[in-house]
Amino acid sequence: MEKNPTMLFVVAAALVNQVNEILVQKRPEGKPMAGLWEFPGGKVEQNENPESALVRELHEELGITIHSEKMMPLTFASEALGEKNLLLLLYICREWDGEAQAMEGNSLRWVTIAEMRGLSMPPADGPFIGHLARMLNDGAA
Ligand SMILES: Nc1nc2c([nH]c(=O)n2[C@@H]2O[C@H](COP(=O)(O)OP(=O)(O)OP(=O)(O)O)[C@@H](O)[C@H]2O)c(=O)[nH]1
Repeated sequence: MEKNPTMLFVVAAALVNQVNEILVQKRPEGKPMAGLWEFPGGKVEQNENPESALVRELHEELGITIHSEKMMPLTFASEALGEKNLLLLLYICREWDGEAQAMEGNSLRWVTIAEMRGLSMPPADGPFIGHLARMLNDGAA
C-alpha cells in the first residue's frame, strides 16, 4: 500500500437474509456522499488484509461477527474518487453471528433487489446491483 498512496482500498459486504433482502445503510451527514445508501464496510487500514478489515468494519458498524470462510468475493469496482482511485471490493455473505444494529447511528434498511434499484447509491455501486441480482436469481448465493 505504501508504494501506491493514491489507491483507496475499501471493502464492503452484501449481507443477504433468508428472504433474499440485502442490508444497506445510509451514509451519515458530514461524510462525503452523505445521504446515499451503501453496503456496510469501509477502508482497509494499513497492515490489514481485506477480510480482516471487513470483519472489523461489520463489527464496528453493525455489531455482528462474520467469519472469513462465510464471505465470498462477488465483484469489485475501480473508480476515480477525488485525487485517489477507489478500489471497492464487494463480498457476499449469508451467515453471521448476531443481529445487525446501527451501532454508529446510521439508518439501516433490508431491501430487495427491486427496491435497491430505486435507491440513490454511490456511483461505484451501480454495477453491483446487476451482479447481486444474477447471483440471487441463480440461487448461487
Ligand atoms: N462502505 C462503503 N463505502 C463505499 C461504497 N461505495 C463507495 O463508493 N464507497 C466509498 O468508499 C469509501 C469508504 O469510506 P468510509 O468513509 O465509509 O470509510 P470508513 O468507514 O473507514 O470511514 P472513516 O474515514 O470515517 O474512518 C468512501 O469514499 C465511500 O464513499 C459502499 O457501498 N460501501
